[in-house]
Amino acid sequence: MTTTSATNRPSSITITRPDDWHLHLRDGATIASVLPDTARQFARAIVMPNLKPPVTTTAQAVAYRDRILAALPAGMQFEPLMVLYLTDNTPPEEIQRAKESGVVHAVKLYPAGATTNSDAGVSDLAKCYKTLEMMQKVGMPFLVHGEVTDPAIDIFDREAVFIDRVMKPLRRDMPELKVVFEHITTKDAAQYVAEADQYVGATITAHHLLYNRNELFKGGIRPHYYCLPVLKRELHRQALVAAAISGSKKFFLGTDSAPHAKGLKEHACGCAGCYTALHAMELYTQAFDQADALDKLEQFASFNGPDFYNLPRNTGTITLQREEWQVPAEVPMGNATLVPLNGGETIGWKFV
Ligand SMILES: NC(=O)N[C@@H](CC(=O)O)C(=O)O
Ligand SMILES: [Zn+2]
Ligand SMILES: [Zn+2]
Repeated sequence: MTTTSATNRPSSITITRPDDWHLHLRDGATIASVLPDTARQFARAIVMPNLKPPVTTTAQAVAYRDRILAALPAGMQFEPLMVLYLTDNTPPEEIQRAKESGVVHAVKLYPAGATTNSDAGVSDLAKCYKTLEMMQKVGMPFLVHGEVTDPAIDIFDREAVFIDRVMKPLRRDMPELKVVFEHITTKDAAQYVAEADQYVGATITAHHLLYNRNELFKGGIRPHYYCLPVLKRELHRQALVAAAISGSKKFFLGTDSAPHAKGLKEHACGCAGCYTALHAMELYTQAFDQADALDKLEQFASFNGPDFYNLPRNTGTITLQREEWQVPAEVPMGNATLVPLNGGETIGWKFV
């Protein structure tokens, strides 16, 4: 990492090219609208499989990867890392095929009903044990949307309860399965991951580092700040920042950039997900800068992820400058419009 500064507040930062370890690119015309935003900043991304219908087989993952690469503008370099969507019926042989393909890098748990396009997800992890054993055997990471779906559990407690009800039994039964606790949002999850062994890691989004749940209700209800797991109290945000800047190898960057058309966000029953691919590194840099920890950004954004996934670190670099600019209020998405997080607002770092 290099920084340039006139004072002790650096005016720019250069780090090894980062990767995004949790990304939604969707399908069809949307891919071409959102992919350049990610490919400009990141060398690779773990591409989430919650399409309609979901990406449940290696053959579907290979075809989806081809559609992504076909939408990549000429001259841009980007490698999509594919993920299978686990169902109650995913056979262990599918894991072997995925491993042999060389393009599938993980399998994702969506507890049925937990989030966007999770209806085909897992009803009970006990049904998947043969498949999980195969993943453990071949070294295929298991990415988890870590929230219980029990309607009796308060929405703000669903992640913490997931640790006791799902994570602990899973880790007890499958101790050498690599698990990534995706988009953690609580002090409880940060602490659980920090204290776990080397088989457990976690992604953290920029918006969960920057905002607490007050943001959802500032001056009125603000649907563009609604995502799952939902933003939590300030004490949780502070715990996530502490984890990200701690120097621990277990925490890495995953934007969870999740595009939904404007009309479906600004709606009586609005979709969950924040679009941050447009200005992802700017937001992370802002979060680390606010914590006076710019020197920890490169490890979090560019080293910990590839190390966990046993992939090489990237070789190029990117630079961000301390400079104010206005995030566009809207951008096109296929035939629809997309409102980025912070749309119309001024932010203090700019990708060069
Ligand atoms: N994070 C979200 O709020 N939404 C994601 C799904 C997910 O990652 O849970 C989406 O696909 O829209
Ligand atoms: Zn999720
Ligand atoms: Zn996601």
